Amino acid sequence: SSPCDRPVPPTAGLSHDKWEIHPSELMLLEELGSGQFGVVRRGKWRGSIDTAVKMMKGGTMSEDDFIEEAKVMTKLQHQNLVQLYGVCSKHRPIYIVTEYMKHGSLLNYLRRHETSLIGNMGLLLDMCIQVCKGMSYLERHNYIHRDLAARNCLVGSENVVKVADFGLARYVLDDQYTSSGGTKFPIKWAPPEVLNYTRFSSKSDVWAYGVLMWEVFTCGKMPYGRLKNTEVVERVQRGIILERPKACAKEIYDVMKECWAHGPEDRPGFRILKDQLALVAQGLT
Ligand SMILES: CN1CCN(C(=O)c2ccc(Nc3nc(-c4cccc(NC(=O)c5ccc(C(C)(C)C)cc5)c4)cn4ccnc34)cc2)CC1
Repeated sequence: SSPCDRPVPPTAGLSHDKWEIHPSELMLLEELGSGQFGVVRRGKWRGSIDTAVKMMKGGTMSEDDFIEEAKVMTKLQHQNLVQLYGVCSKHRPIYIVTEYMKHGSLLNYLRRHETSLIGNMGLLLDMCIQVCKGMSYLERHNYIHRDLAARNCLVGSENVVKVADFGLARYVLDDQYTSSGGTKFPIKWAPPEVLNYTRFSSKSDVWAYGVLMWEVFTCGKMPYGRLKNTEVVERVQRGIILERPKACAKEIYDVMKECWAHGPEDRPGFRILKDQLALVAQGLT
């Protein structure tokens, strides 16, 4: 029978997966970086949209689970979250396509601009507040990051800072990265309940956020210096916390210390943190 006399199914047109990006719509440009997970390149989507394209090396992630989750992630939209545009999942390696952030990771940005940043407490605090806003949005949507750190935030034009790779840690297959005993586990950003029971929550993200604030106010120093992971675990479990950075006012350090309360229930949520930091920022002007 000719198509015109076949009834049109009500789902016609809805079946195309809008989170699926066709590779023909992508023009791959220079490499931005690489790691054991694969390569990241800048790209142009539909001719004009600047993107970052993660080409995930096989065996890095549980891809089918991630592709399922991508449908949820594309719905998370906030000016301080790196927007997931979609995935190319019909070929291998899969591509993860996000908005492009032209100044790269916050960690490298802090290290590269230390001299101009170190005296500018207002700008450093503003960077922390932007990350807090992105995290407050995730908290409101009951979305846990699991690997919040300055290396996983990105800087765009006009000192915009956005949180990236939220939730991605759940799909990494390398158990050196996923288990708290592994060599690649982010021990220095983990609270006691994660070190002891891998109990992740928005309150474990708050602990990591306190460490990210410390990274910002030290312009990208490594937390706990050259201490081995085992020594950091021992200190954190005994309640020893990071010292106040020289460039950090006491009232800002007071907020960091709240993020490092031993019990997750004693830590403030990101909504509270946002209000507290806004008050501190007012006090600075
Ligand atoms: C003047 N400077 C010159 C040098 N410079 C750059 O080269 C530069 C410029 C822009 C960059 N932007 C981005 N860079 C990246 C990027 C670059 C290198 C590596 C990565 N790494 C990843 O995405 C990544 C890392 C780990 C993982 C696991 C699986 C372990 C959880 C997953 C993914 C991301 C992602 N982006 C997403 C949006 N924008 C960017 C990155 C670098 C910065 C500006």
